[in-house]
Amino acid sequence: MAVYTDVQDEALRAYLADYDLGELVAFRGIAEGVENSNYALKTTKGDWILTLYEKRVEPAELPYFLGLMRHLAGRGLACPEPVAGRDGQALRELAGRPAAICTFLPGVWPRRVRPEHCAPLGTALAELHLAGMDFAGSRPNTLGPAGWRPLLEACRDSGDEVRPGLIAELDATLAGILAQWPAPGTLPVGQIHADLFPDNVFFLDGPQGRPRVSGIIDFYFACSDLLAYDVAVCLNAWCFEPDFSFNATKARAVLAAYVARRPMSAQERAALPVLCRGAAIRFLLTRLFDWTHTPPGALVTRKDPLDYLRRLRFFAGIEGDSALGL
Ligand SMILES: Nc1ncnc2c1ncn2[C@@H]1O[C@H](COP(=O)(O)OP(=O)(O)OP(=O)(O)O)[C@@H](O)[C@H]1O
Ligand SMILES: N[C@@H](CCO)C(=O)O
Repeated sequence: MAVYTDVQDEALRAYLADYDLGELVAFRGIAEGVENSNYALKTTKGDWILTLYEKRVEPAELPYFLGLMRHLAGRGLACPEPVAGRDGQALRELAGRPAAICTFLPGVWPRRVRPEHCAPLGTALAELHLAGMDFAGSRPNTLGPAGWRPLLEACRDSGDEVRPGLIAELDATLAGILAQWPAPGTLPVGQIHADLFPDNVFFLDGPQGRPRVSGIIDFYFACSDLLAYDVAVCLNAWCFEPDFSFNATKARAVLAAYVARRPMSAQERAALPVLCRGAAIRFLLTRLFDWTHTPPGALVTRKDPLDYLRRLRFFAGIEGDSALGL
C-alpha cells in the first residue's frame, strides 16, 4: 500500500491551477509501490501520475531524478516525463511534501516473466544507457559497494534471526565481492536505472502478439555508475524462476538484445559475475535492513531477503560469463 499522504480534492484542484492540464475529472490513490505516494489523475487533457515524495527520497536529489527522466523522454525513451507548471517548475509542493506530475504510461508489468519479455527488456536497457550518455547531471550510487558494509553493520545484531549464520556468510561474501570489484576507470560509466525489476517495466502487445516495452518507471534509485551493473541487476531480477533456478535462456535473451544495441567490452563481460554478486547482495541487504527495521504493523509489505541469498549463492558458484549466457 503506498498512499502515505492523503490528498484532498480541494487541495488537488488548487495545485492543478498552477498547471495547464485542464480540469480535474477524477483521481485515485495507487496501492502499488512502497517508497512514495502515487495518484492516477484524469483531467480534461489526459491521464497523469502525481507523486508525493516521502521520507526515503532526499529532496535535494529530486532535480537529478526529474532532470534525467526529462532528458531520457526527450531522447525518445518511454519513461515518465515530468510536467512543468506555468512557471516552468516541475518540482512543486503539495500537502507539505515535494510533489511532481509526470506523463502516464500505458501497459502492464509482467506478473510472470516469460522469455519473450527478455529481449525487449535488454534493448530498452541499452537504449536507456545510450540516451543517458549526454545527460549533464550525476549522482553517486548511495546503494553501491561503498554503502554495502554500513548496511550489513546495521543488520548485524538481528540479521541471524532471519537465518542462523547469515551475517557470517554475508561478511565473507561481501569481502570477496569488494576485493574483486572493478577499479574506477576500468568499465564504462553512465546514468543507470539501478532498480529495473519487472514491476518497473510496462509492456503492451506488439506485432504478432510479441510483448514490447511501453514504459520504464521509478527512476528514484537512478545514479551514475557502471553500465554493466544495471545489466547485472536485470539478470538478478528477471532471470530466476520461482524455484530460484537460473534461466539461462532468459539471460541469453537479455544479454544478446542488450549487446546488439550497446556492445560490451571484454572487461565488462569478464566482470559480469562479480557485478551479479554485487547486485544480489545489494537487494539482499536493503531487504534485510527493511525486514529487521520495519516495525510490526507497518503498512508496507516487506520483501524476503533470502530470495537474494539464493541468487547470491548461484552467482558465487559460477566461474566465467559463459554460465550467464554470453
Ligand atoms: N508514469 C506512470 N504511468 C503509469 N503508471 C504509473 C506511472 N508511474 C507509476 N505508476 C503506477 O504506480 C505504481 C507505483 O509506482 P512506483 O513503482 O514508482 O512506486 P514507488 O512507491 O515510488 O516505488 P517502489 O517500486 O520503489 O516501491 C506502479 O506500479 C504503476 O502502477
Ligand atoms: N526492487 C527492490 C525494491 C524497491 O527498490 C526489491 O525488490 O528489493
